[in-house]
Amino acid sequence: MDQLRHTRISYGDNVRQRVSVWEPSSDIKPQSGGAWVIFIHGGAWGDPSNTEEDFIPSIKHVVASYDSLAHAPIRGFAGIDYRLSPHPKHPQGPETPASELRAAKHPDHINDVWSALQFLVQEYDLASGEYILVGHSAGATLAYQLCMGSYVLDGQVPPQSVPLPTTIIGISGIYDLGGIDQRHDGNYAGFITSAFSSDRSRWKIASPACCPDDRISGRNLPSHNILAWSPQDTLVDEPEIDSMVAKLKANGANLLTLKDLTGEHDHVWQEGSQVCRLIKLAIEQLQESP
Ligand SMILES: N[C@@H](CC(=O)c1ccccc1NC=O)C(=O)O
Repeated sequence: MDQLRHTRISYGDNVRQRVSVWEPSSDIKPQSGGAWVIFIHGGAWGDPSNTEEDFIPSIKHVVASYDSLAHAPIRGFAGIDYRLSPHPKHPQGPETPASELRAAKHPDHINDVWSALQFLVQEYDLASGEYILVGHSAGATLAYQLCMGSYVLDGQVPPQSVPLPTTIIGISGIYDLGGIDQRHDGNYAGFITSAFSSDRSRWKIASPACCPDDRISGRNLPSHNILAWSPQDTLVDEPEIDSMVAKLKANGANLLTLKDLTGEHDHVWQEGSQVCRLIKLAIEQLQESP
């Protein structure tokens, strides 16, 4: 990490409305035209122990895979944090200042992701080049919700200055809220309700795999999509990735599906080497066909 300079910046009043940016330090002259690599963490929209720093183990592996960042087609890394919904195991008392409240309800989370990207466009020139968006679990849901535009923002229009990513890497993602809850005997309804209300028609609208085809058609999708999942994941099951594969295929997306990750749900980002492999794959794809 000594080749990187870390800056943490707020894009809103809540403590969770922040992004971390890791840029090559000033003595490194990165190649021009490199991509930003941006991460959205998971945690079921409410686990306060997940933050944008969940990206750090993966960043370390990516940096270590190059002799020097000067030779890497990477402009920098960023991690997006966003307002969280209430979590039963982490109650907050009435004395909690508004800036620390975890009281977000959909579409607050996805609105925050748009705001964070807008901030990166303004301050880091994100729109001038390519960017790879990596989402883990609920972070993968959020990544694909970007492709759904106003449909998933209760009709609000997303900021037009923000381009969609060139590549989305969805890791162990949740793509069909009703489906995953049903297959887990209703045990996921607690966190889904906390984030999306008890109105199941809102769950469906928020689910990328259930998105009407005219909302997620080819032109609203990234040029490259990589969906990955580990058969040892005990929290997110195989039908989840299958539902998104089907949705993307039906809409003519350029898609690579990898079901060969290993280890538990959170092991994948905690350890980082597999996320690194996916990022390097995405970079290779961009070099072959931007
Ligand atoms: N760590 C979370 C659980 C969690 O993150 C999760 C649980 C089931 C399925 C997906 C999950 N995370 C997705 O972002 C918690 O303790 O509430």
